[in-house]
Amino acid sequence: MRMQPLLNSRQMREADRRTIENGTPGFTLMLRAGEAAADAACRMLPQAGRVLVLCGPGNNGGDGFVAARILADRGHRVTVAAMKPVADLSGDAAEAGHLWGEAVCPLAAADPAGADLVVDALFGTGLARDLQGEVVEAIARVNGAGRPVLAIDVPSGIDADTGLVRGAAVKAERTVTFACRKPGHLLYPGRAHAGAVEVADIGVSCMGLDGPAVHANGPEIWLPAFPRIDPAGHKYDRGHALVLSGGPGHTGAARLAARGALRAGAGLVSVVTSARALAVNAAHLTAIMMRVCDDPDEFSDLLTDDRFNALALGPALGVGEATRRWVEAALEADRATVLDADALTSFSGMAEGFAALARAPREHPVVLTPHEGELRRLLAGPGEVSAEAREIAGRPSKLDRAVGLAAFANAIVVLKGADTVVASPEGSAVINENGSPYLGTAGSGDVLGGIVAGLMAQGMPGFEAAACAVWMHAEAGARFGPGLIAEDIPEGLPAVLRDLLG
Ligand SMILES: NC(=O)C1=CN([C@@H]2O[C@H](COP(=O)(O)OP(=O)(O)OC[C@H]3O[C@@H](n4cnc5c(N)ncnc54)[C@H](O)[C@@H]3O)[C@@H](O)[C@H]2O)[C@@H](O)CC1
Ligand SMILES: Nc1ncnc2c1ncn2[C@@H]1O[C@H](COP(=O)(O)OP(=O)(O)O)[C@@H](O)[C@H]1O
Ligand SMILES: [K+]
Repeated sequence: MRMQPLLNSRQMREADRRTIENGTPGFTLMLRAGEAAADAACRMLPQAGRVLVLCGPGNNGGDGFVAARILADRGHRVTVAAMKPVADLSGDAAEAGHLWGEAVCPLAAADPAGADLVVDALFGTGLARDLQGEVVEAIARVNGAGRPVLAIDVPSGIDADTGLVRGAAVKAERTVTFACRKPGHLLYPGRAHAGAVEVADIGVSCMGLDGPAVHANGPEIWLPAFPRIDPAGHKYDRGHALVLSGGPGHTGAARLAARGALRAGAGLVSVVTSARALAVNAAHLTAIMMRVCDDPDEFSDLLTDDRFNALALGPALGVGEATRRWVEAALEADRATVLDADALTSFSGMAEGFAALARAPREHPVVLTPHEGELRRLLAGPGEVSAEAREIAGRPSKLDRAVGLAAFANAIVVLKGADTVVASPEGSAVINENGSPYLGTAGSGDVLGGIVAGLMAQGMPGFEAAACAVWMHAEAGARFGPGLIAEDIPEGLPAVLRDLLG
């Protein structure tokens, strides 16, 4: 298993530049890229057919001209429509245009409906602003034609760094990209526009580049840090996680999280409940134990016992002053701590105060697991919030929001969704991709928080625990598929763990 770096467009340019400096001409790279694209096109269209290649004004267009030449040489009937005449191109793209050597029609004359395959080589990593005018119209015709589309490098109009649509974007069935994938292939809506993404090796290395370290989430990131079971060990070696329960009528979320923690391998898990909610919790718990705490002071007293080494709080706790006090007690106790849901929303409009609590010097990690709404409420109010917090909430890129909150609160952030981002305060991040929309079900996030706590209870470092929990949670959900409810996710973990641990 190899790490899968996701390079942004600046890093990709740097990688290209280094390769060229080391002696491989840019045009050679373009020939390899165009050939990889032609190979991918032939797999989509195994018989000779009508191919429309749309070429933009830069090197992405250059790749398109090369692919067009190879496809024509292999017997396809190729039409090239370009934004600029070949005479107006420069550099490697001009050379590629000359290599094509046949007629080029203006983009406005392109007829995607008459093609068996459309190859999209309008824009790649050089997209610098929103698309306008005739390109937008051409993209609308491509998307409306319903023909299979192969995108070269990035579906045109998708920002390779953010996955956002810049004005309009091609919807591709497949994308062939070079050297490694880009964040925009994994972040929505880019992921949906890219379709199946294949990576072609064109001799450019993705390693050793400056800037943010962003990877696709997978076992290679965190399996080496996964807690190994000691044959001579006992349950206390695997930690004791505490999950806070809401009051009577709001207890299910904590039990879901507790079950996640226990299935993730924590040696012991207890639900911390008020006396009033004890009976209902007791009626539903067996392997999971209970501790009664009626207020945050009692919780602080409980936490003088250092065997309780991981905490999860937030789901169904209620929004307001009382929950803020529980959070303060938890953070003061300096345990590996997961803050989710109401533990975050209770600080709505108090981002600075929250960050001050989380940033206080501590030994053990804090993991925040907001969805987008919780992040926005925490950082952008309602209420008085600093310009810094508001700026983070307003960042267009999900990756940048997650990294921003992580740095702001000095915490690990799991920004949930179909493209969950896990970010560290130091700026590294992973983007998850093995989930399923069936995971969007009541209580699913509660289970996730519990899994994170259960892994940290076993001593797994915060970032690895968060990334591992996100992946295992997604994997359990995706394997179950239709009909998934939150209760199924912890029960799916043993099979996932067996496959991971052998
Ligand atoms: N040597 C290299 O750098 C290699 C690059 N390759 C290809 O080159 C691509 C990157 O090439 P470029 O950096 O030339 O970038 P692109 O070809 O993605 O686009 C850049 C061109 O589009 C213009 N442009 C940007 N945004 C626009 C907008 N909204 N509306 C109209 N015009 C706009 C720019 O002014 C520039 O002329 C990659 O995606 C990849 O396909 C490959 O050939 C492999 C090697
Ligand atoms: N379309 C999707 N694809 C993959 N995972 C998803 C999707 N929608 C939601 N999820 C996952 O489901 C979980 C939902 O958590 P959350 O929003 O907190 O819901 P709840 O509060 O109901 O538990 C998160 O882990 C999220 O990443
Ligand atoms: K493209």
